[in-house]
Amino acid sequence: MTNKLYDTSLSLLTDLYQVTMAYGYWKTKTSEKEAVFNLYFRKNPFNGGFTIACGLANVLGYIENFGFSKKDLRYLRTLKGNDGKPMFEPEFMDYLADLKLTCDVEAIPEGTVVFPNEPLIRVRGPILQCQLLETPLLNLVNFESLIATKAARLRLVVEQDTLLEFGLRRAQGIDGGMTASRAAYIGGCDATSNVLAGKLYDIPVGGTHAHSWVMSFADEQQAFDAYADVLPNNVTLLVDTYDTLQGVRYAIETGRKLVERGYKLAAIRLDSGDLAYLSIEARKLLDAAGFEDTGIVASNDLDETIIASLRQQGAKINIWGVGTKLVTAYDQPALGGVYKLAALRQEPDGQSNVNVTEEVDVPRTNSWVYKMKLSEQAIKISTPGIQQVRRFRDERGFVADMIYDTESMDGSASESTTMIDPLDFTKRRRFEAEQPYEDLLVPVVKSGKRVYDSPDIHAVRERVQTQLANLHPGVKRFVNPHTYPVGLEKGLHELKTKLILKLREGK
Ligand SMILES: Nc1ncnc2c1ncn2[C@@H]1O[C@H](COP(=O)(O)OP(=O)(O)OP(=O)(O)O)[C@@H](O)[C@H]1O
Ligand SMILES: O=P(O)(O)OC[C@H]1O[C@H](OP(=O)(O)OP(=O)(O)O)[C@H](O)[C@@H]1O
Ligand SMILES: O=C(O)c1cccnc1
Repeated sequence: MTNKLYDTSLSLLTDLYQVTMAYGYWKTKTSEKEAVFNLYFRKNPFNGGFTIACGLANVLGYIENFGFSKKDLRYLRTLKGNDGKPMFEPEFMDYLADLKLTCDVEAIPEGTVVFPNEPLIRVRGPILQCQLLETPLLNLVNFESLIATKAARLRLVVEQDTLLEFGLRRAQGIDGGMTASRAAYIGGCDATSNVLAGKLYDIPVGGTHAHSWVMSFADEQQAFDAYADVLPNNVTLLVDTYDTLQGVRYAIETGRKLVERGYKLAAIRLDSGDLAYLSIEARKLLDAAGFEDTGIVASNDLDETIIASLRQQGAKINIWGVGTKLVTAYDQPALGGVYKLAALRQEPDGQSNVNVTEEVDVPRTNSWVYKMKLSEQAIKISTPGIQQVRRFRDERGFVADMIYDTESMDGSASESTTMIDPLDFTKRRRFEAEQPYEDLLVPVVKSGKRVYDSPDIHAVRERVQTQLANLHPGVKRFVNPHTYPVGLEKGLHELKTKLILKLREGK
C-alpha cells in the first residue's frame, strides 16, 4: 500500500526521539528486552459513538518493508549533537543496518467498529523495535481510522443513496489524498474521483464534469450536447453554471437526444444554491419530461449534518458528492491515538532495569512487569497488561467489549466473567460462559513475518457495514450518542486500581 506509492525505505518516517531512544536501549544493552506496547485512542472522533479501525494493511506493508537502507544510515550519520560530534556511534549504524524485525503483532482487523481504550494493535518484542514502530503505526492508523469513520457516518446518513468521494483537490497533500480515498471507500463511499487511488487500490472511480466545460462553450445547451456526444454512456450534466432550473431544461433537451440514440441521461448535478429547493424543482421538471430514472447529484461543502438536514427537508437528491469535509475530517482533523508501554519482561532478579519516566513497575506475574502511565485525568491513565478485547454479542448484535489480561485470565472462558466500567466501578456486568463472544485481536505478524492476509478492500468495506448493523442505533446517532459499554475484566480492574492507589499513596 504505502510501498505502492513510495519507492523508498520508510524506516526514517519516524520521530527522531524514537531513534535516540533506540540508541539509548542499544547503548544500555537493553535493546532486546521484551516489551509489550498497545495502540489505542481515548475518544471517538466527531463526538460520535464509534470508530472504524483502518490502516492495518498499510501497517503490515510498513512492517514487511522495514529496514534501514544505506541511504537512511548515511543520513543518520550526518546528525550531530550540540557539541558538533555525531549523534550516534558508527557501531549503532552497523546494528541498524542489520536490524530485522522480530516482533509479534496482534491487531483488530480493518473495518471493525472499535471504541476508546481498546488496543487496536499490540506489539510485543525487543523494546528497541517496538519503540521504532510507534510513530509510523500511529501515523498510519490514526488518519485512516478517522477518515473511515467519517465516511461511515456519511453512509449512515445517505442510507442506500450513492456516495462519491471528491476530495483530492482539497486533501492534505498527496498522501492525505491517497490515504483518504482508500479509507473513505472502506468507510462506505461507492467511488472516488481520484484516479490514482482507483488504479492502486482497486477503488471504483466516477464523477461528472466541471463548470469550466460549460463555460468553454458559447452556451449551456451546446456544452451539454457536446458532452453527451463524446461520452454518451456516462452523462451527468452540471446544471448550475448560470441559472440552475434553466440548466435542467437544457439537460432535458440533451437527454431527449440521448434517448433517441439509445442512451440515457444518467444524472444532473447541483453544486450551489438551496440544494433542497433546487433538487425538488429539478425532480419535477425531470419527471414531467419522462426522466424519472435520471439521478440528481449534489455537491458543495457537504457533510453528514448538511446531508441529514437536506434529507429532512425532502431534498430529491440520490447521489452525494463529498470532498473537503470528508478527506480533511474537517470538524476533527486528528484521531488522538496513542501507543503505550504496557508490560516488560522481568529480569531474573525480579527487577526491571529499564527506567521509564513516569511509569510504575509492579511485579504481576513471574515473568512480566506491568507498566502504567499515571495521569491526573482518569481517562488518561493507561491500562497495564497484555490485553485482548472480548466482544460479547447476543441475537441482536454487539453487547459489550471487555478488555482482559491474557496472562491472568484463561482465554477459553469456561467460567462466567465480570466486567467493570473503568470510570465507575459500581457499574458491572456479568457474562456467563455460554454468552457468545469473539476475541478481536488476531495475530498478524509472528517473529517479524506476516502471518495474516489482508482481505481485499471490497471485503473490508463490506465488513464495516456488517459491523455497523450489529451496533445499537443509539450508539450510531450523532447527537449525544449512547456510550457503547467497554470495561475491564474484574481481575484487570482490580490490578489497575491497586497500582493507582499504590502510586497515589506514594508506596
Ligand atoms: N437547503 C439547504 N439546507 C442546508 N444547507 C444547505 C442547503 N442548500 C445548500 N446548503 C449548504 O449550504 C452551504 C451554502 O454555501 P454557499 O453559500 O457557499 O453556497 P452557494 O450559495 O452555492 O455559493 P457558491 O456559489 O459560492 O458555492 C453549502 O455547504 C451547502 O451544501
Ligand atoms: O465541496 P466539496 O465537498 O469539497 O466537493 C468538491 C467540490 O469541488 C468542486 O468544486 P470547485 O473546486 O470547482 O470549487 P467550488 O465549487 O467550491 O467553486 C465541486 O464542484 C465540488 O463543489
Ligand atoms: O466529478 C465531479 O463531479 C467532481 C470531481 C472532483 C471534485 N468535484 C466534483
